[in-house]
Amino acid sequence: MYDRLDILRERAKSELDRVQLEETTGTDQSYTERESFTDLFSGRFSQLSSVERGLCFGRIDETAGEQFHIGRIGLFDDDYEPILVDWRTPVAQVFYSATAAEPLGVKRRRHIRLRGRTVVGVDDDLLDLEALGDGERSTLIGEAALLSSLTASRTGRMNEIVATIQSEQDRIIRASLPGVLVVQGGPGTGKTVVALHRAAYLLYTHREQLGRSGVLVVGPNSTFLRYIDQVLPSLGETDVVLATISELYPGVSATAPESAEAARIKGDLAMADVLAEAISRFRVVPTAPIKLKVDQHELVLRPSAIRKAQQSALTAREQHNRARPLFVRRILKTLTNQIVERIGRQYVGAVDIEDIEKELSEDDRVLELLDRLWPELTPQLLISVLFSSADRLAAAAPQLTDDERTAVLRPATADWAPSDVALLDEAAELLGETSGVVAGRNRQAAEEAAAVEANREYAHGVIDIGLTAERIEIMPWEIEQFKDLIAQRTRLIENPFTLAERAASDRTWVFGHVIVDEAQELSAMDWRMLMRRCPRRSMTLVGDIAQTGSAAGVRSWSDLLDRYAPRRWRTAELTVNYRTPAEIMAVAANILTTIDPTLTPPTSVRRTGTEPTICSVPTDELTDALAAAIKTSREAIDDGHLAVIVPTSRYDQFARAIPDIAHTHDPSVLDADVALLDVAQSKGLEFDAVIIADPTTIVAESSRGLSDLYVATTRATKHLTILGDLPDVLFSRDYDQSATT
Ligand SMILES: Nc1ncnc2c1ncn2[C@@H]1O[C@H](COP(=O)(O)OP(=O)(O)OP(=O)(O)O)[C@@H](O)[C@H]1O
Repeated sequence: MYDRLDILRERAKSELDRVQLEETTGTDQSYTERESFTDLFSGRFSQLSSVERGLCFGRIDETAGEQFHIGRIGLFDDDYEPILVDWRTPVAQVFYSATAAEPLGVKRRRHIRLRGRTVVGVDDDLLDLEALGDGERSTLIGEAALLSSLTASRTGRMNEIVATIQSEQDRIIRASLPGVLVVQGGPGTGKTVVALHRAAYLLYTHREQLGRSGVLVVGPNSTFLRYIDQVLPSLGETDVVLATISELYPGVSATAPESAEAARIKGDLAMADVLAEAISRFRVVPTAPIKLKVDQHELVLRPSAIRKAQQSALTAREQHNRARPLFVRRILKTLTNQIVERIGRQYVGAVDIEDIEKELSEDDRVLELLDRLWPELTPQLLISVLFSSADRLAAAAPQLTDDERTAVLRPATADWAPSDVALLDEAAELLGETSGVVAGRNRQAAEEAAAVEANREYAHGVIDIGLTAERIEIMPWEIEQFKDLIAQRTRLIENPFTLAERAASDRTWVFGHVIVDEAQELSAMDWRMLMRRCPRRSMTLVGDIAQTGSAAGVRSWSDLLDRYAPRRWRTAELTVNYRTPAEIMAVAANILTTIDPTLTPPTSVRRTGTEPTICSVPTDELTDALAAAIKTSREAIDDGHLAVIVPTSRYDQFARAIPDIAHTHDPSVLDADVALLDVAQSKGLEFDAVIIADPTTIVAESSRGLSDLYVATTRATKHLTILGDLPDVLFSRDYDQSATT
């Protein structure tokens, strides 16, 4: 297989060299052509290079006698016989789903472990042994391979798991594309990693459909996105937009902190009505007639005429900005009529009427009046005016209490907070584009259409030259893939931006599939926005209600989905915890029972033999105790990664107290061996060792404080230490107390 990989790489490399050295005819076109082939071959070369590590990881021996190998890509020999089968193909599925109880025609499943290009181990699951006992039948798939990957040191980046996907996970990865799939599972059950493999699987299986519309993956914060950002590229997928909710309104970076109370209020669905009401209050009907002098004419606009013009504009178009030109035209007509009457209708022809109307439409006093009666609004202007004006807010949101309104009021110049994003998006929907944006877009569309026309001819030439004139050596079985690459490149020529870039910069982009991680954290307004990005409702939502930290977050999947995807959603559950060892999970399970006695913690897949250290430390000794714990933990995990998780409200204090560990809210914090994180930042991440400082404040500082402590407790793969004033939940436990100091 590696020989074959070398040959293919060599071919791609020599094609690349040839294209780069080739004389061009000197025209712009020939340079662009050379560039496109360079991209093509370097893309193929880097794809072939990216699968070097662990190229093949499995073998299936069928009862019927066939045998095939499973790997990260598909490979064929010169006679088109398969040498290696891609893990995403239907044929490969049995590798993940066959069990002793249900062998699916598989006699033996072999896990192959490589170091470099050398096989260093094989584990066989014999699946047709009648003699296996019931207990043995439910063994994990590839136990040795799985355990060796679970106990390896963490790197600050998540790894792909193609070699050891478990059957309950595989069912989710390969679930069908339509509808909403909710994956509920406790901490460490692989929700994130499964969701990412599902993205790779869907893009491979539905390339036609998803290649054009793209996949959006929404994560809880930028540190988390950094943690997962290499999984999809390592699976060969790049056309995926990774974003946090804060980044979903193009041009706005919404990272300003805000109170949990403000986020809760602004995340409530009632905000949609508040915004609609606020917008309607910008359309003014005066109580008295307005007098206006244009040239020598005294004109009068009566409230009834203004109200009528408003109503008729709004019946035709609902969006505020899009309806405005109709209102403007009605008012101009009313004023024009008055002038015509004054002059005497018999003296005025159709052309004169048009001239009068045009003059009126350019008159400063008329323009100023129209702006007063019906101003054009941008989403940014609306939101900043609404939340900085107590009067406007009181008028638009009478259902809020005085305290609630005070909680969301802020200066007009305040930076955007994450909960503003869904409000901006809602406002954009209600307002429609302003006339300036529409004109700009029309201009741009005309320019693009001309450029596309010019390039189309060229692109056809490139394909013809490449494929029919045999300028490239290409195997018949490579043709489809090659066409894809050409097509991709052609699209690039027509539009210099990648699909991911275009999708990320377009608020109205409709994605083929949307994956939401830590889905329990999103507010009702966030969901409203996300559903607009995916009208087909092809979505995968992964989350754990017990880990909900946000007061605006989800409390029940059915409440959410019966509204947006009635009868089109289903749930799947993950029950095995691959991250947290049993000893640590016992502490977490106690917290979970306190949150809700009906919830069941996931079962840990392994024990480490090391009990967590839970130590009551007086406040004035905490810094010293932390320094000592950092030293002990680091010794225990060799070169692994350690996180110190602290209450959000005391983050800066701890950063000053232990300055020599990395402390920043920037994703680069993951590069450090020892990182200081607050609870929200630690969501979804994992470390070899975790030290939690001041758990009592973590519990007390938010209405979902116990869930936050549960999240923090379940981040470690090997070592957990908890120091500080201990809340009751850490005392009243039924786990082994012998290791507790
Ligand atoms: N089949 C598997 N093979 C190897 N490793 C696995 C497998 N499933 C999960 N893991 C590992 O278990 C760890 C936890 O997975 P992941 O972060 O996806 O869990 P999660 O359910 O999203 O957790 P949380 O809700 O706590 O954030 C990761 O290191 C992941 O790589």
